[in-house]
Amino acid sequence: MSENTYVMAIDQGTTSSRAIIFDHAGQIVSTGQLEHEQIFPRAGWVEHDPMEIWRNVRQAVAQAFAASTPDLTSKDLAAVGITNQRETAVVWDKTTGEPVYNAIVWQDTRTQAIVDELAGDEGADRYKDVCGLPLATYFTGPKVTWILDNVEGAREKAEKGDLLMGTTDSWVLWNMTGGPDGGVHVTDVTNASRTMLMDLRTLEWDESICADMRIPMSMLPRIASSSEEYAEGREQGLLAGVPIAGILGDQQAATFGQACFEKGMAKNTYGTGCFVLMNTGTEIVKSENGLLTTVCYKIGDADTVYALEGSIAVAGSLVQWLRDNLGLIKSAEEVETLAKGVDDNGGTYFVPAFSGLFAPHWRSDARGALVGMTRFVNKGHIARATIEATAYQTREVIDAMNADSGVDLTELKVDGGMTANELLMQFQADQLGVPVVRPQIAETTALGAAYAAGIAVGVWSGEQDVIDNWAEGRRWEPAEGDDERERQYRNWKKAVTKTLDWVDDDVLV
Ligand SMILES: Nc1ncnc2c1ncn2[C@@H]1O[C@H](COP(=O)(O)OP(=O)(O)O)[C@@H](O)[C@H]1O
Ligand SMILES: O=P(O)(O)OC[C@H](O)CO
Repeated sequence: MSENTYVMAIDQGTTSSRAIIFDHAGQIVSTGQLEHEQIFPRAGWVEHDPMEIWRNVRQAVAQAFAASTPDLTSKDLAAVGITNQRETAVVWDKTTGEPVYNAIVWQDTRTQAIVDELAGDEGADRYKDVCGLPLATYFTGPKVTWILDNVEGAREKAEKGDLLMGTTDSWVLWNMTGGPDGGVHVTDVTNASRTMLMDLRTLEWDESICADMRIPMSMLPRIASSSEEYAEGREQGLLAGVPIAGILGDQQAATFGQACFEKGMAKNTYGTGCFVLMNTGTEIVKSENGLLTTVCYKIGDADTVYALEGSIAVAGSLVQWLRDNLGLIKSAEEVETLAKGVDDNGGTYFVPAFSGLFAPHWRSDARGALVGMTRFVNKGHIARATIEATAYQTREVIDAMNADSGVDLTELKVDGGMTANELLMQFQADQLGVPVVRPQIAETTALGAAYAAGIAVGVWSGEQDVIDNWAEGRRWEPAEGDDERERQYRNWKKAVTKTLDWVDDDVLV
């Protein structure tokens, strides 16, 4: 057991990288944060520069130490945990430490042709029994195939054993532990479960899927649990000698930080997208309703806990779109003020299928639609339809979860930037017919990773400490009558049907 009780979490997210130091009570001591560039080389392509990410992580760690009171250094940390945007693929040369291409981000749709070819006559669910996921552009494996097929010389180097691949947890860990100079190449079970390459039962890479995707096994990291000492920070770094002892994909980390430890407990994180995860215990529940089966967490040698997941690609990013592309609002918060200027949605429904629809539809041929328009409709109604879209999409995946698990949700724990929107939170409770509950510490993603690391080194004794530290901040009770919410939801479902089948040979993107 470490004498220190401070734990740092590094949260390598889609828009920024952060470092947060937590104390023993799970309270934030200090934070460092840097955004990185979103690179859009073509319609549908989204990339990040892995070197920028690594620079930003180091800078964020320095900022967190500099901002801490008392003045903390690596000597005061018991452990570091890593949490990360999931699925995003990095391929790098282990001899030089240089990425061979930019990171291909989870939202990127360039692998559609690879995915279609893999699906062939067997269909998109070809690997679902093994890895829990349908073939879709969202996941890591085909992104690596694309890099090996399209970057000159990459396949030869990979076959020679010079290239490594990983999600951003592995990229950050490898660099934190020395890079070309002895870097440790590891990922955890939750991140591995998003690649399409891992067998959910054995928690090992599946050789035949790797062969189908033409990914040499020598590129893959070792799969470890979510909470154990993987390595120590490299000698010359700011975290020299500190045990790196927790890794969880960001949505799983939020589930852990929200103390969803019992079967049937669920959380929804409202950020760029929305991700609902329901703990299904040690059972692997196969979805019949368009959800993903994924690893929720594995603490050391304890049994693996699984989850059902409903991934929604566009939520807060629709608010950003109103701000940046339409100029309807100046800040994300303004969407609420605008929406509160009208009584209801005026009959409009906005289905933000900007990159197709993720769960529970998995329709890459869908595109966005704003339906029900009349001359009565004004900006307020569009703002309202924007906010409501997130609540309806969440209801769709929660309905699917109830059907798959047989568990009726009794409340939904929430976190993420969009939970600042009171109108959305109230409307969500109304639509679900159950209370929506936000914790006092909204940084549940980073907190979950800190807990995983701290548990491995004995700062916290286990799940009970996480439960004890969790405190309710705000609760929204469902108010609306059943008839109204059902009528709205029926209209939403009708609106969804209008977006399907849009992309065909005539409409290319
Ligand atoms: N008051 C608000 N109302 C609606 N959306 C909001 C509000 N505040 C932030 N957002 C949205 O939340 C997202 C940011 O949340 P965050 O949890 O930081 O996301 P991520 O971790 O995905 O980067 C942005 O897409 C933003 O548009
Ligand atoms: O980095 P975030 O918070 O946008 O989360 C991204 C998810 O992990 C994608 O699956």
